[in-house]
Amino acid sequence: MVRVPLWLEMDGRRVLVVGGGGVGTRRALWFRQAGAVVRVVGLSFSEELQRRARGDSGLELVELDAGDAEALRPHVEWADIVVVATDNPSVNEAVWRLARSLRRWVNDATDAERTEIVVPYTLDLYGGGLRVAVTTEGRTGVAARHARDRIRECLEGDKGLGTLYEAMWRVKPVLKRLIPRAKDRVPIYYRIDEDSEFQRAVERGSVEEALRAAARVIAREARRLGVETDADRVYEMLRSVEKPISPL
Ligand SMILES: C[C@@]1(CC(=O)O)c2cc3[nH]c(cc4nc(cc5[nH]c(cc(n2)[C@H]1CCC(=O)O)[C@@](C)(CC(=O)O)[C@@H]5CCC(=O)O)C(CC(=O)O)=C4CCC(=O)O)c(CCC(=O)O)c3CC(=O)O
Ligand SMILES: NC(=O)C1=CN([C@@H]2O[C@H](COP(=O)(O)OP(=O)(O)OC[C@H]3O[C@@H](n4cnc5c(N)ncnc54)[C@H](O)[C@@H]3O)[C@@H](O)[C@H]2O)C=CC1
Repeated sequence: MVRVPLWLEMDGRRVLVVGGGGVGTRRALWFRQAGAVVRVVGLSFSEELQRRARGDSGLELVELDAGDAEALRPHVEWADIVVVATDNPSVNEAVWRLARSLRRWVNDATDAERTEIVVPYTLDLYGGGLRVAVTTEGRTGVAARHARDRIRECLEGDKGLGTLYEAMWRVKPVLKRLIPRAKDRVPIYYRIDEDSEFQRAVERGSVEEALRAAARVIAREARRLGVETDADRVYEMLRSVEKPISPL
């Protein structure tokens, strides 16, 4: 089996978490902080879940025996994603079967073989502007965690990458505004990336000079395509772009 890596927008989606212990709590909060509406069913709930649910209408706790398929069914039907996380293997298997039979996506935190959705080890750089996810798909989380930490050390010390990121997130909306056709636009990203003055500025860690160099390339390419502009104007456009994301 080969799983496809994806990033999902969870805003307004519904997640049912079956099991309110340590693992169920982690998953519930993970999906909730990404914007999903979360319902947890369990025989009991962690202190943390109870505390968080009190002040949050998007996090609901329902006391219920998940071994009772009839009682569980409407909750599974309500959900887009079902998380399996009780400490009872036969209940976990029954929930997995029910969710699959109703064609819900399943994140089975208790069985790496049968889970459809894998929750990876993650790290965020630049306030969440660049994100990394690492997984062994359950073969050994310990190695995945070490890999994540090594990647973090490597990327956090890379001043050039930070500069490249700072310059290039501004380039994209400006190019989209200036050059209407994607076919014309796309090669320009590579012209900038390959421009020797741009590269030198990135190596030096100077966002200012990287933007100046990018503006020169964009103005040249835009004029070639019949768009009237100059490097100073493009530079001002680059400077005035709003940050595209706010961190989770
Ligand atoms: C398939 C997957 C589930 C999925 O995708 O839903 C899965 C499966 C299983 N993990 C188990 C054990 C532990 N997992 C952790 C921790 C984390 N595990 C997470 C993800 C995943 N775990 C997915 C694959 C990830 C990958 O492989 O790359 C993280 C990232 C996210 C999260 O869980 O929130 C979180 C990191 C928190 C952080 O540090 O940031 C700890 C440590 C702890 O709890 O503190 C332990 C106990 C100690 C140990 O085993 O190391 C067992 C039982 C093993 C057994 O019975 O022996 C299974 C089931 C099985 O193996 O079948
Ligand atoms: N993916 C991961 O990262 C990890 C997965 N695990 C797996 O997750 C399982 C759960 O671990 P924890 O949360 O630490 O256990 P826990 O003991 O803290 O919580 C178990 C939860 O399941 C609920 N539950 C039990 N029987 C139920 C039933 N019939 N109906 C409804 N709810 C029921 C309990 O009420 C409790 O809320 C472990 O047994 C293990 O298989 C364990 C560690 C990490």
